[in-house]
Amino acid sequence: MATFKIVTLPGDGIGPDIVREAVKVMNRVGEIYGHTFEITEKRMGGIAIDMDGTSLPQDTIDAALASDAVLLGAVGGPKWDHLTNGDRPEKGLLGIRGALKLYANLRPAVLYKQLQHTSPLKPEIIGEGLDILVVRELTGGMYFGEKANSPAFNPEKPDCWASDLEKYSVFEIERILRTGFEAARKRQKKLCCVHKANVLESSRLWRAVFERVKNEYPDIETSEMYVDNCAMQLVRNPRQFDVIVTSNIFGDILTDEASQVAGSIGMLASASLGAGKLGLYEPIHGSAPDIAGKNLANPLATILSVPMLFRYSLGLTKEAEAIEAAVNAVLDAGWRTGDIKSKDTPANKIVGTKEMGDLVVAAIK
Ligand SMILES: NC(=O)C1=CN([C@@H]2O[C@H](COP(=O)(O)OP(=O)(O)OC[C@H]3O[C@@H](n4cnc5c(N)ncnc54)[C@H](O)[C@@H]3O)[C@@H](O)[C@H]2O)C=CC1
Ligand SMILES: CC(C)CC(=O)C(=O)O
Ligand SMILES: [Mg+2]
Repeated sequence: MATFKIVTLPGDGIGPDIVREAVKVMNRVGEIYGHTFEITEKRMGGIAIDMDGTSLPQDTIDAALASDAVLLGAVGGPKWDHLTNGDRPEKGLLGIRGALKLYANLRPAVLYKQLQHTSPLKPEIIGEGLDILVVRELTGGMYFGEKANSPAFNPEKPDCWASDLEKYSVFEIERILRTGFEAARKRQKKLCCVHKANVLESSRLWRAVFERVKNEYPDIETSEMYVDNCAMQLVRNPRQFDVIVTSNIFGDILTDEASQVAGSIGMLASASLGAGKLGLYEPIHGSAPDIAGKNLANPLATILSVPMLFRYSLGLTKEAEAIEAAVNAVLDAGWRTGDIKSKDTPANKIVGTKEMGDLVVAAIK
């Protein structure tokens, strides 16, 4: 029995709807297992631009730093897309990752056995299922590198230019590689380092550090791959991968691809971790403006981020397992949101965001 301080950042688009369902799940676990989750909601992203004049209010950073863990929905949307060069909802997200020093983004891409039909891949490629962990570096590379524009930003002019610097230090690379190796040790002991060392200086540094660090992990079977080949291999033979470790931008792109291979982007949770226990937990998807406010979003990626939060930040293993078992039970019973339905799903088994959350809450033991 314990009390934990959780900060939620619902954000924009479907964010508030999916976070609401995850909070319901968390509170139900609290009731059953006797924990108190003191939940404080804060603003970040587009809503914070509108209400506070900045995508990341100091108050939000302070609350997150004082918490045990942060649960995020998603940020961004067409309303703020015209903003260039200044603040944007996504800047708030990058800002909180940086402010909390969360350098390691763990993104498991798991194809649930109940959802094999939702993968666009043939059954013979999927085999017994998929379970890949992408370890993405989160606070370096071009998302954080120096940005520059020609003095007059004018897309009509051919000599107008813009740049984002892809810069990595040995320290940053080594740190995330070690996270990848340690994760592989707890899994199938296979690690693939993904880069673009045939073209990029920064990737050549990644490869050189990888060549050195891998000698310290003789128990891990290692490989390396160019990112373009990896994108192809993920659909050709995804079962070859156990842990993929890669840079910020490559990991961002490859995990959206992996999510579809694993059925739906609405199923993939993630944990963003730093040196301590404080972490930020979020679905890998965005704010899905096309389905926002329609009760259509799949809340399971956010709900499945809660077991990661329980394990990594709170040390609540059996409570994490209880949520995962509840999600499995709901899927076993045939309940589906629109993104994970198949042609055989009966109409009365297709549910909305809220109903899916209620079903998981009811299945927690
Ligand atoms: N972590 C974050 O807050 C992220 C924010 N974004 C932002 O989100 C906004 C929309 O970006 P998009 O590129 O459209 O990516 P997105 O991930 O929001 O949506 C891509 C597609 O997946 C679907 N989708 C996403 N989540 C779903 C869910 N839970 N259930 C069912 N379907 C789901 C959407 O309906 C859409 O068709 C942009 O402003 C973008 O910058 C994008 C990625 C991550
Ligand atoms: C800053 C975010 C919008 C980047 C992203 O797409 C992600 O972290 O998945
Ligand atoms: Mg992304």
